[in-house]
Amino acid sequence: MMYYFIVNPKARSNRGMRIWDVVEKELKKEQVSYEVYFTEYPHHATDLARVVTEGGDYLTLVAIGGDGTVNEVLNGVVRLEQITFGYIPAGSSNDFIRDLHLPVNPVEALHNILHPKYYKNIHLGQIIYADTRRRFAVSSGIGFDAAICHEALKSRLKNFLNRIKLGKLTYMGIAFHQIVLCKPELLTLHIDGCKTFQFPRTLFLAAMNCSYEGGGYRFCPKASPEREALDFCIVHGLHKWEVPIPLLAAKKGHHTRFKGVDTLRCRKARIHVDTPLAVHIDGESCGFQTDLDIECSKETLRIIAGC
Ligand SMILES: Nc1ncnc2c1ncn2[C@@H]1O[C@H](COP(=O)(O)OP(=O)(O)OP(=O)(O)O)[C@@H](O)[C@H]1O
Repeated sequence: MMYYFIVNPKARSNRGMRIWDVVEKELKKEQVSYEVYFTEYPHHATDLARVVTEGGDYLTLVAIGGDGTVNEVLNGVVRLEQITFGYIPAGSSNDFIRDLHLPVNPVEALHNILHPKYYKNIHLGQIIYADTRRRFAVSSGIGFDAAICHEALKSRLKNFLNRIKLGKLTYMGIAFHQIVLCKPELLTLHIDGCKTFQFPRTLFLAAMNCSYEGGGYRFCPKASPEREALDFCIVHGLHKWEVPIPLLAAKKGHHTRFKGVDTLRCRKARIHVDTPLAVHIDGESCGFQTDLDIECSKETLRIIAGC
């Protein structure tokens, strides 16, 4: 059996390549047939996944990188049903692995792929904005959480914290900076074509396929990628000084008890804000938008899960 690997050598401030070296040694030891492709620039993983899958053959495709690499690979896959997806985490936050119980250790993660015991069929999210349609595996968001992702993508703090093995603190550090900068907006949410809600002074809306984002913040504790629905968390109407309290509580998923935090579940949603706000999918930037459609895909992805 042939395995196809797409590796982001730059993930977690260049640790991706070191993780590949470890993985490659094991592949050789186990005499596995494989092809490997390395990303050379942002979004290259999407082009590589398209090239690997455009023949239409059924194959096992493995991503090595962070949540952003998972996102870029899945956006290049021509038909989701033609692949079995394996993932070896090499990012700074790795939120995708949490609900799927995947090993963090690269050798264990590889053995889990080569000798799979459990598979899951998961749904992906989709976002549509300005004539662009993109899949997401973990979450999408508009407002404050997306502004944090935008800043993290160019952050020197992230590189520094990754070097001293404290990369998970990146998002927390940047969050405090973004609380100062953020400008809450009235957000209109229309769900499943039937209900409309208005949230004054919205800090952010997160649309979650998995329960964690931002390096372990459990914004939608009941979200599951196996369900054909997305969970939403909307934080609104708070003074800036009140914001850190529910944010810190979100580490354990306890923030939903606080005033100004609403959650709901739906299959599709239309979102509008008057002023363009930062948007992200799986931590990758989708620029600044006023109108978004977000939905849960009907198609499923077969993924090699952990136990
Ligand atoms: N060769 C490359 N050079 C520069 N950037 C790259 C390259 N390959 C991929 N990228 C970019 O690296 C970024 C980060 O990748 P990824 O999300 O996988 O790792 P991470 O940020 O360390 O992890 P996490 O998302 O879990 O915090 C993505 O925006 C991707 O487009």
